[in-house]
Amino acid sequence: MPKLAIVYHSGYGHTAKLAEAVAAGAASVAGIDLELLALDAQGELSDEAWTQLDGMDGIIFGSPTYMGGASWQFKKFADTSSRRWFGQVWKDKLAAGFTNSASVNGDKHSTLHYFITLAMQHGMLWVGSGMLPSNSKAAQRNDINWLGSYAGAIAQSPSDASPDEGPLPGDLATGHQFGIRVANALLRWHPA
Ligand SMILES: Cc1cc2nc3c(=O)[nH]c(=O)nc-3n(C[C@H](O)[C@H](O)[C@H](O)COP(=O)(O)O)c2cc1C
Repeated sequence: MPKLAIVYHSGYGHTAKLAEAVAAGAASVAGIDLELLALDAQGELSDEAWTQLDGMDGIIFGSPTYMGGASWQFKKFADTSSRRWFGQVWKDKLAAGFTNSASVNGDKHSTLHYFITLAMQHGMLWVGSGMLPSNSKAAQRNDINWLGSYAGAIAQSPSDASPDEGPLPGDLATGHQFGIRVANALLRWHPA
């Protein structure tokens, strides 16, 4: 059964909600073995989790957008992954990513773009959202992909929202769809 991991950081619990939505979407696809791996407050993963990552067929990266990029904890994880880069241990795994921040824009794309660069350095294969944006006059804030991202899944948590209130429901639904998208891509890449 193809193995998919979501590895993410969340400082205050909002990005964790998005990670859970992506995980629920991926887990709803039959034939996927899914692991949800959270970086701790120091950007650390257990040795066991690192070994699990090495055995994955796909890895989805997730981080809040802080100051226009991934959190330092995620960057620490990425820098530590250089030990895998030397031997191209993650080569040909599928890769994808998501981020969440307070502003509608908030420079989230910079975070996704960093994930893409990280994946390319590892020789991974990037899967985008595969979703058209909801951007007509009739569009509603909680439509799927109202934020209009192709590079990955993005979400907005208003700055005064608790993790129970943000990310907004449509963005969580978008994350769920995104999980389905990546899981199906993995099944095509690794037919059962
Ligand atoms: C240090 C820091 C930097 C931030 N920078 C941005 C930013 O560049 N753009 C933005 O829209 N929101 C920014 N925010 C808001 C967070 O992205 C937002 O609160 C997010 O929901 C936090 O996710 P988390 O609870 O998973 O940590 C920043 C928050 C912090 C604490």
